[in-house]
Amino acid sequence: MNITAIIVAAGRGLRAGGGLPKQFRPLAGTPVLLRTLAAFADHPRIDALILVTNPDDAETLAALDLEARFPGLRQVHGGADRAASVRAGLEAVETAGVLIHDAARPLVAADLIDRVIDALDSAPGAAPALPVTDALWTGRDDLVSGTRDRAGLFRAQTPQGFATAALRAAHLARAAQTDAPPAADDVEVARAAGLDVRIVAGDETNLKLTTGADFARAAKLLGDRVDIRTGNGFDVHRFGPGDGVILCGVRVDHDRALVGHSDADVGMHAITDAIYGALGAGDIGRHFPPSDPQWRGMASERFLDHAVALAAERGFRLSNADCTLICEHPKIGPHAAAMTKEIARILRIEEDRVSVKATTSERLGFTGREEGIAAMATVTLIAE
Ligand SMILES: Nc1ccn([C@@H]2O[C@H](COP(=O)(O)OP(=O)(O)OP(=O)(O)O)[C@@H](O)[C@H]2O)c(=O)n1
Ligand SMILES: C[C@](O)(CO)[C@H](O)COP(=O)(O)O
Repeated sequence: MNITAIIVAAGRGLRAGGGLPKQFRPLAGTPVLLRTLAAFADHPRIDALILVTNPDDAETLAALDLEARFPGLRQVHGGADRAASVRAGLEAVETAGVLIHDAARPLVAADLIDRVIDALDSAPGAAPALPVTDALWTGRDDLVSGTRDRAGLFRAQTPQGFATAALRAAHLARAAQTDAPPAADDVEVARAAGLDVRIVAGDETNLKLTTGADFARAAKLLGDRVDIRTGNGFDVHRFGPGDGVILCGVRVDHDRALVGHSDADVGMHAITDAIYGALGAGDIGRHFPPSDPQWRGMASERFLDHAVALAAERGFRLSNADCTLICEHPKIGPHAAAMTKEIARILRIEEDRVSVKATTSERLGFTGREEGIAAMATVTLIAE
């Protein structure tokens, strides 16, 4: 069955506050609505995507450039309450199956969407929910006035999936009942029309952003889920007069030295730049300008140490580092273990998370002519 996802985003988000309707507010740097749309646009079983919007949000929506980000996305204007917005979305659906999802649930996972679609094979409606696990009370004037049995109670989530024609008919029937109270969701509308709705496992991370505090909870969940970053670094230093080089913190005897403003440790510079790269924090020259005399002859450990501290300050830990030195001489093999140990010490990670290796360039290019040494590095950072 082909499936259209309708994302309802016409609400005002009054309980969340914050000026802008909540679906446009940033969550970990990205507007909520973009996250929600991406979850469905990227899902292989969603054939069409419809966004229900509020005419008052035209300017904010234009700034998001949705046409370019989500080719094929259709937009319709919603109504005064959620059910009216869903009805407007349903009018534009051309597929046999439809999922209705709150724009305010940006952390919906692909496997939850799968569960809802799978359940539509055996029922005209399907929706995710979580069993209530807390005790339930009634209360009045700050006093508990009674208790309720929680057996058989669920907390409803979206996306809620249906056979399109059946849900459309159910919504039209409900709208025709002028005395009916507003429906909380599409399951209520469908059930009122006699449709069976199968419950599938919901997900605690699929929370609805309702109050301001929900944004902090969602940001934390998002960080736990996705913030893994890689960065790469590349550096070159030329040879000059001298009797040894410093590579990845280890002095190696040689018939020349590397020339640089600092100690010219090309390997350590590449690793340092890889960390800055993963953080989106520029490069070594931005933090330690070569024009500044205080860094003359400085041990490069100082730079790497700064990058590691910056990563920690921004909530990241280093997972691993991989550095390749490119030179004909000196030979790196005999020193690789000592270099690995030194880098692991400065990065404060286990040695088996660090790799220092070397290659020649087959006597080609500036490294092949032994005019200098090049180094490249990759690091991975993980949000804590
Ligand atoms: N007239 C409406 C009202 C709500 N929604 C959407 O329905 C979803 C769930 O509703 P809710 O969390 O209640 O959002 P708001 O109505 O925006 O919030 P509030 O009640 O705090 O104003 C949201 O994605 C919201 O944008 C909608 O499309 N049209
Ligand atoms: C549809 C819904 O998300 C199901 O949990 C919810 O009912 C809509 O939000 P509201 O806070 O009840 O308006």
